[in-house]
Amino acid sequence: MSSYSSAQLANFATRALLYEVSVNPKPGLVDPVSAGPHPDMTVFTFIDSSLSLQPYLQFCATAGAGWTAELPALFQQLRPAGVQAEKAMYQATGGVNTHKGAIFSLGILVAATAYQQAAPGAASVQAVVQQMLAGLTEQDFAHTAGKPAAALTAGEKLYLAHGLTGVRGEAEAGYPSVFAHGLPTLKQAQGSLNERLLDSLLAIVAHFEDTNLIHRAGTTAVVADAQAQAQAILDAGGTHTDAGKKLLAQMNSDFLRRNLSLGGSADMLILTTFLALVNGVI
Ligand SMILES: CC(C)(COP(=O)(O)OP(=O)(O)OC[C@H]1O[C@@H](n2cnc3c(N)ncnc32)[C@H](O[C@H]2O[C@H](COP(=O)(O)OP(=O)(O)OP(=O)(O)O)[C@@H](O)[C@H]2O)[C@@H]1O)[C@@H](O)C(=O)NCCC(=O)NCCS
Ligand SMILES: Nc1ncnc2[nH]cnc12
Repeated sequence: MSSYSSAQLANFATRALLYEVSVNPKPGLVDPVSAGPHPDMTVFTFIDSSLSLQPYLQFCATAGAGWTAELPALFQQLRPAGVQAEKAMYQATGGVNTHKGAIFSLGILVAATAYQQAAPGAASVQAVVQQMLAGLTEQDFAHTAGKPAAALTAGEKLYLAHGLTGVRGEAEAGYPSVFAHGLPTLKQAQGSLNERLLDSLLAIVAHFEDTNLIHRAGTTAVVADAQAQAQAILDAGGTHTDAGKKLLAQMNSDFLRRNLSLGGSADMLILTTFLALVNGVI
């Protein structure tokens, strides 16, 4: 991997946010052609949101590049910056949650990449993420049971009801959906860049427990259904084939009719795209 400046890493991260929203047609998500099941957002909301995050992404890259202490303490530096970034996002979007999950996950990955580049002999980026986040899930959920119901987030409710660890569990495990599925699929996918990124998204969906999806559906059974639909498109040859395109159109209609969102999976495509840009895969 080439070594990049903090400004270049922040630039890759912003491009990853903009590439993700541009990919179409995405089931359950906003793209330039359709808002899907998100009537409060358009592609322009995402452009505004993405640009509002530039100072935060630059902060994450700079913090990671200059870090010399224990890795969990790096994550503690990112968190308050993430809270500020959420405020900037809501200001840019008029109060709409476009990138809450991405602020968390992309910030972590940008900082880990910057750290890994700057530290000679450091472990892989995935291992750096795992070291940064060791114990996150247990610590974050430790006080959840004592919180008033009205103050619980969607992720906290799903943890209490079903033991699902959602974005925190995925992060602490070092984003396996990205490293084991999104990125390998992007590397070998065929067709245009748009089709390769679509296949990468579907590979993520096919192996992922998107708690955003479960929250919208109100049942964990929706995960197996989404996974099967995504896998069927890949098995048909991917989105560059006529058969794949036909199945993708059906999945889009189905998700729109059932008001299902794949917001967490979109975030994993953003992470995949960032790594692909850094590593010259796209
Ligand atoms: C740790 C934080 C992420 C806080 O988590 P929190 O408990 O507040 O929220 P969660 O519900 O757990 O998830 C937050 C977002 O993460 C994305 N996501 C969901 N599942 C996964 C998953 N399995 N893996 C990875 N990422 C996941 C998802 O974000 C995306 O979806 C949003 C758009 O969807 P949409 O349905 O339109 O939006 P909703 O707002 O849900 O509204 P409805 O319309 O359905 O009513 C979009 O944001 C995407 O990015 C989840 O939304 C982190 O925020 C954090 O630590 N923040 C710092 C502040 C802090 O420390 N807070 C204290 C928390 S410990
Ligand atoms: N394109 C998209 N549509 C809806 N939620 C998202 N979260 C991240 N990207 C998204």
